[in-house]
Amino acid sequence: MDALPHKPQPRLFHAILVMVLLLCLAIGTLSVWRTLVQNETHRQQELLQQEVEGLARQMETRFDYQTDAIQRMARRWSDYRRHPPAWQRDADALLEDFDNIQAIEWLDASHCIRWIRPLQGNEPAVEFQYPDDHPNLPYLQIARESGQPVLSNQFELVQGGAGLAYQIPLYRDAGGNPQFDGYLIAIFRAEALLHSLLAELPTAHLSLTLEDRRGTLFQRLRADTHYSLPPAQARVHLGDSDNFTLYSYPNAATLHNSPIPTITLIGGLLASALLCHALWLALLATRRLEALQLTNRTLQSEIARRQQVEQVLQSSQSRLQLVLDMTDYSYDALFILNLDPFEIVYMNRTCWASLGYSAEQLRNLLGICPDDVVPGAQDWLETLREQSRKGESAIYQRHARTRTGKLVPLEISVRPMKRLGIDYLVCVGRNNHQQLEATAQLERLTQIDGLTGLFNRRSFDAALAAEWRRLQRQQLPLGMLMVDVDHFKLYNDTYGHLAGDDALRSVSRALQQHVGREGDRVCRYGGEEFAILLPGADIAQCRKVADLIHAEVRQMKIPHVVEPERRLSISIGIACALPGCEHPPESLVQAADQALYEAKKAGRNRSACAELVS
Ligand SMILES: Nc1nc2c(ncn2[C@@H]2O[C@H](COP(=O)(O)OP(=O)(O)OP(=O)(O)O)[C@@H](O)[C@H]2O)c(=O)[nH]1
Repeated sequence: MDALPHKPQPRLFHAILVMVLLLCLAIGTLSVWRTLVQNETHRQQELLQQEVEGLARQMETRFDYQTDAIQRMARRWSDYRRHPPAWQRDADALLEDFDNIQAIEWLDASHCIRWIRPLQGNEPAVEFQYPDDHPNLPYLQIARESGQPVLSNQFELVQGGAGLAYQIPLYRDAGGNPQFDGYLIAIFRAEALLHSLLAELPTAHLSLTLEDRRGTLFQRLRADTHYSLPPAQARVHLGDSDNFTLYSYPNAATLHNSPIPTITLIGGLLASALLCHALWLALLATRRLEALQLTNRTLQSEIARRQQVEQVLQSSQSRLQLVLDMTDYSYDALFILNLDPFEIVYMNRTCWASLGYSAEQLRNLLGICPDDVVPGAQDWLETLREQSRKGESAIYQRHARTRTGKLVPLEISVRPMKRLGIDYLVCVGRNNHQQLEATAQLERLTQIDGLTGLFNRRSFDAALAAEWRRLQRQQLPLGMLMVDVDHFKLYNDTYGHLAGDDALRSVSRALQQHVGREGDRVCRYGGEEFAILLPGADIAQCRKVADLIHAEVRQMKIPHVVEPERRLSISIGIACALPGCEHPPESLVQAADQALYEAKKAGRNRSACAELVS
């Protein structure tokens, strides 16, 4: 598996970047500082060089001034030869002016010192004969051959110490021809010469050495001399000799430490540090800005997403509100229950308006005493909890009490529903008063005979079975009368079928006149036959009722062609039984039917009793 590409940490990367920049700036600043220092040193060396060269020129000028005086004496040599005291006077005067001259002497052509001034201090040189290896001999040779003054290198004086000899060839006038007559030599003490040359010149700040080919003539070095730096040097032409070199070594006085490089260095380093710090802050600010922008973008997208969700939510809410508003127009009472704990989550307008309450009133009432609104509500709620546990739908027939106290029948359809882990019951209640009425009416119609308005045969059968069971439990008798209109076929045939119907309705009314106790039931058994159930009536009571019915029919005086009374009459079969398991209910009917048969057989318009069913 390939390694994921490494993305450098921005903070570390920026830190390295800033450090590299800081390093580069520091190096650049140091480079500039070094260049400035070098330039400054170079400039100071140039200044030192100019100063040394100026000094060399001044030395040359001063030396020339002194040697000019000596040369003037040389030009008067012939006079001096004739009058030596003049030489002595002039020499002493010159020596008085130039105290750096050790001696002025005449060296004859055989290289013997003949005259010398002053004598004091130069005693060893009086009558001194130059040896053949004297170092000045080559210079003397050059001076003689060139006829020009020559300055020697330094040499060891017989008087002691080092000296320089300024040697001028002398010529004596001999009858118009100049004749070589030795040398006029001015012996300079090297150190005194340099001191006199440098006197009154601003050289105290300089570290100086003057050298010729034989070594150092003069040296004055300050303690703060920088020997590591190359010295400024200048050739010093003393007379015609260019053997002298003046060196000036840099020292603290000549190396003026300019503050500019240091200021530049410190300023540059500070500026670099500040620049890098500012860059670092800018990078941090950029990173923070990027982070802020990222956060902002995230927030924007989150806001957009939430707005979308909100729009969807609003749309859903408006749709939900539409649905809820629609439910307010429903004739059905819609409500949603949460049973644990009991709470009416929602109910539409029909719920409270149909009962005459406001929504708040109904909620409060249901919260305080639900049984006042829905009788038996507590028990019903237990039933609903059980239903909810099973997750089954069900339809209940309940009643709700209106504000005026009227009970309203409700058919309530209940369906469990689970949302977000919570069990709800969605209920739709409908006032089914009319439906119940219609059903009851239908039920009645199925039990009522259409012609007479009495219960029909089907109703009779049901009532017989029910009363049989009830009276069996109560151990009470059940009486029955089977009534049949006499010669009704003849009646129809005589008066018409419609008149027959009227007659049947009249007989029905007569039957009902005397059968009014609770549980008594008068039924049209079929055609012109009627059956009367008399729960709790014994045979005597049945007979009494039968007699009353006979009297009522007779009193109606419905005309009939049958002799002898020429009125419509009825026959009644009476039976009575104590219901028990050994006989079915039909046995009572059979007994009554048998009794009726007996009454017909006996001549009609009478009653007959069947044997009691044991
Ligand atoms: N008008 C009318 N006649 C009916 C109705 N139901 C049955 N009948 C008639 O009732 C008559 C019954 O006659 P039968 O069974 O022979 O008996 P009866 O003529 O009454 O003679 P007995 O019972 O022996 O006295 C028939 O002619 C039927 O048509 C009815 O609803 N309306």
